Formats: sequence, structure tokens, C-alpha cells
Amino acid sequence: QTACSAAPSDVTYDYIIVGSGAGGIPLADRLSEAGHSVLLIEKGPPSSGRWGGTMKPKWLEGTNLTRFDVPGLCNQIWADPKGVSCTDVDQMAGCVLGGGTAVNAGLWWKPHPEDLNVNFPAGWQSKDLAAASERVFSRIPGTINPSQDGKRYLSQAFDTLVGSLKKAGWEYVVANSNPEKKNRTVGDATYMFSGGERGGPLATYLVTASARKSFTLWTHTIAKRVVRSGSHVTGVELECNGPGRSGVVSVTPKTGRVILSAGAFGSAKLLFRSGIGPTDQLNIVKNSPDGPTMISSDQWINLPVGYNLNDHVGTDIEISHPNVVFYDYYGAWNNPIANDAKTYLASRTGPLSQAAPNINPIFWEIITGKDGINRHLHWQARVEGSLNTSMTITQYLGTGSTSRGRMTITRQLNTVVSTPPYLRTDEDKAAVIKGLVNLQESLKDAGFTWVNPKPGVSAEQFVNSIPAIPSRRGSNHWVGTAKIGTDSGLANGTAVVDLNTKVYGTDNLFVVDASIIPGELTANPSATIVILAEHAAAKILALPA
Ligand SMILES: Cc1cc2nc3c(=O)[nH]c(=O)nc-3n(C[C@H](O)[C@H](O)[C@H](O)COP(=O)(O)OP(=O)(O)OC[C@H]3O[C@@H](n4cnc5c(N)ncnc54)[C@H](O)[C@@H]3O)c2cc1C
Repeated sequence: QTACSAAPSDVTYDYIIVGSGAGGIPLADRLSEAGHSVLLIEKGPPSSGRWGGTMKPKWLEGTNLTRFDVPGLCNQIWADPKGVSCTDVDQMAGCVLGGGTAVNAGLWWKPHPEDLNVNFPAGWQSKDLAAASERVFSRIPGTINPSQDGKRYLSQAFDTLVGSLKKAGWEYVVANSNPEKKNRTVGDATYMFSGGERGGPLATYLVTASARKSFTLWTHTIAKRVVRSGSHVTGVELECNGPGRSGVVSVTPKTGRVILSAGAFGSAKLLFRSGIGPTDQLNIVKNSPDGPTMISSDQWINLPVGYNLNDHVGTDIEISHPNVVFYDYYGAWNNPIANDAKTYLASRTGPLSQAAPNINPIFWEIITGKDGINRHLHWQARVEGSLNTSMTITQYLGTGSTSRGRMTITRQLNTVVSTPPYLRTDEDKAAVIKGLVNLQESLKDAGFTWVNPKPGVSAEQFVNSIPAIPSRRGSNHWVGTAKIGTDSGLANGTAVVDLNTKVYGTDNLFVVDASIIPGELTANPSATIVILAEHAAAKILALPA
């Protein structure tokens, strides 16, 4: 492994952003666009070919494409996570340039108004984020037709399920044209893909940022902690990770700022290592290898970092139908169907331009609980399961869920989900069960064979039979560990960052990523995180120097 080189001691940056995911990349672009010098630090290697990534199967050799660029290879993260997934997190997360936006399935949704209005404080409501949303969707519009010939491949599962739901009274919608229509509606999966490739922030915001002299990117560089004196942050201490940088990098004296965009686990970990968080967690860091050099306890800032953890609680059902056709996306790594590889390479068309494993359709329902809360269910179908005519459909419970968990740190400095956030309230469970009962009812005469739950097993028995742990219910949509709000955690409140995303008790430390989201959203979160980053950039730029 190549050794790190020392960070230059004679250069400072107006903004140092840690983490190049859904939050970090758009932020880096907007802050550098405003004329500031910006350093973006990413612990992992380049991913997409555009940025010098090299990981690819044989059939992509000689092209500028990597495994990250081809939608049909997105599930390779599960087959071969080595060198791609984070090793210090007990959940799946992308530790490469682009973070989750480099490894995810590319699903891309405009938020339902309640995602923001129910979860977020004043100033971050649907109407407040409308302009940011507009900016995001003008740069990354998303598509329901990833294949560049406009055709839909292997659409049997989609056609069968949409047809059945429509017969049962569900309405077909183009989801991102009608983000508010999420009750008994069904639509196409919408992806951030563009030109038949992954697209997203790596192909838009990072491209414009990189064209500016004021922008610097360091990959292979781990931020260990922020360097601070009391409430004032002066820079970031680095850990060697191959050919990246080591030492300390400083922000512009007096006016410089550090922004953590290292993800729901990564940003919380950085806060703990910087002496910011609940005392029990800071004491663990104190007893870790960091201990001897950790900031002294009289400068610790006690905030509820790591609490309020949430994720979509996933409930997988499996149904089969004779029309459904399976496509071996995993097999496409070594042995793609020759013609499919050829058409993908020649014109970005065919099954490999679609996300594995043929994710489609998506449908939604809102269940109002006895507690009066609207709980949003997002159902996501894919073609895989125990039969070659199976569809597995995951039901996600999002907006309105009242269960929360906790993430903590170990002495080895790994983050763990110590309290899973799944189905901890009766009303959350009731909504999940009711949603399943409603779907069974809607599909009852549609010719599907129910593999799971099996006939004779009630929805309630089925939901209760799946352990409420991340390996069985996890959705990789982690949020909430550094919640935004006006009820400062310094005064026994629940918020870690204020309405400008500034960490309470600090002058110039910010968090902008999934961590600040107070409660789970209806659908997959990445587009909303980019919207939040756009909005946060405007808020931060408006602060007095
Ligand atoms: C397998 C998978 C599939 C998914 N599918 C979808 C989907 O289809 N649609 C969707 O909307 N969402 C999806 N998600 C979720 C989505 O990708 C995440 O919610 C989103 O990327 C989170 O954004 P973020 O900015 O908070 O963090 P991330 O995107 O995770 O970015 C954090 C970045 O910080 C870096 N980092 C962490 N610690 C440090 C450190 N100490 N120093 C330097 N760098 C650091 C990481 O390497 C990473 O690049 C998926 C997630 C996974 C894991």
C-alpha cells in the first residue's frame, strides 16, 4: 500500500467537508461555487470510472466504466463488498467516492410533503425546501426509462403487479410528477441514472465542483476528528489510508468551517471522537486507542448524538406468478448474456441498463393509526426469490413511524446499532400488519401464489415472526443520529444541530447528511438528502462570517 503524504501545512480552506456522499458532494459544489475554497475529504477510493475508479469485471475492461457505473451491477456490493463497504460500521454502507450514491440502486424520489412537514422543524418544511428541490431535480431529473432506447426490459413482473393493483382500485401515477400521491398508488421505479449509467451527484455536482480551482478533493483520507479549542474548530486531524493524506489540515483562521457529511454512522463517530456526544460514548472513546490524545473531558460537549436512530423497517413478502421472468443479474458479473453486454456497451440499452434485480414497480399506502398518525408504507418489488417466477416485495414503513433506536461506538472505534429502531411501538406494528392485510386483499383474485406469508399464516403472525433486527428488517436507509431542531440537546432537548445545521455548543462545526433527518421518510432517502444539502448550503452561506 502506498504511504500517505503529509497534508500541506501552509494551505488552509474556508470549508473542509468530510465525506463525499449524498450530502457532501452537493455541498462542496455549492460552497465552492460561492467563491470559497473547499476541501472535500473522502476515506475511500474513487468509484466511478470518470473519477479514476478501476473496479470492474472482465467484460468492462478497456472501457471507462466500472462496477459502479453499470446499473445492472449495483448489487455487486452484496456479492463482493471488499474494498467498497465501510469496515467500521456494522451495517452496509459505501466507503468510496460518492458514498451511498456510488453503491446504491439509484432510486430517486421527490419527497412527499409530509416527509418534511411531519419530521422537520420550521424553516425546513416542504414549502421551505421547494426551491432546493427544484435545483436538485433540474440537475438530476431522474428517469423511469433507464434503457436509452426508451424500452422497458423484462417488464412482466411490473405489468402483472400494476395490472392487478389497478384492478383492485389502486391508481397508477408518475411518482415524481405527483409526489403527494402516495396513498393506494403505484408507479414505476424512478432512478437517478442518466445516459444509461449511474449518474447522480458524482456525474453532476462533483463535475462542476472539480472544474473550479477553489475545490480540492482528497480520496483515501480518513478524518479522525476535528481539532477544536472549546467551541471553536480549527481543522481536521487525518489518519493514513493508503495513498491519501495524513497530519492536520486547517480551516481559514477565524472564518473557516468544518462540515461533517460522513453519513449517519460516520458523522456520529466523528463527533464522538471529537468529544461531542453523550458522556457514556465519550468515555468509551477515552478508553480506546484514541484515549491518550482525546480532547480533555472539561471540553466535552454533551449532546444526544446517536440517539433517535431510524431506518425503514423492512418486511419482505414473496409471491410468484407464471408470467414473471427472472434475470440473473449476479451472474452478469462473470458471464453476462453476450448480446446484453454488447447492447449495453454499444448503446446503454437492455437489461443491464436497469437496476438489479429488476426493481419495479413501487406502490404506496398511508395507514392512519389509532394515535391519529399517518404512517407511510412504500412497497418495493424486485424479481428474485425462491422460485424463478418469484417477486420479493419489501414493505418499508417510513414517515409517521414512532420507533427509534440508538447507535453507539465500541472500544475498537466501530459503530454499532445497539438498539434497533424497528417496531418498538404498537402503532408501528399495527400499520405494518394492516398494510399487509390490505395488499393480500387487493391481490386475492389476481393469480399470484403466496410463498411468504404462506397460506394459513396470518399477517400478524407473519410480521411477528420476523425478528426486529437489522439483518432481517434493515433497509440501509439510516437517519437521525444528529437530529436537526430547536430543542438544543445542551438543554436536555433532542437536537444535535440547529436550524443552520450547526452543532450546538460550537461556533463553526456543522453536520449535513442523513444524520440530521429527524424521522424516516416515505421512500428511499438519497434525493431528499441532496435537497437538504442544497438548502443547508444556502443557510450556511447566509451566516455572518
Ligand atoms: C446498498 C445500499 C443501497 C441503497 N439504495 C438506495 C436507493 O436506491 N435509493 C436511495 O435513495 N437510497 C439508497 N440507499 C441509501 C442512500 O444511499 C443513503 O441514504 C445516502 O447515500 C446517505 O447519504 P449521506 O451523505 O448521509 O452518507 P453517505 O452517502 O454514506 O456518504 C458518507 C461518505 O463519508 C465517507 N466517510 C465516512 N467516514 C469518514 C471519515 N472519517 N473520513 C472521511 N470520509 C468518511 C464515506 O466513505 C462515504 O463516502 C442505499 C444504501 C445502501 C448502502
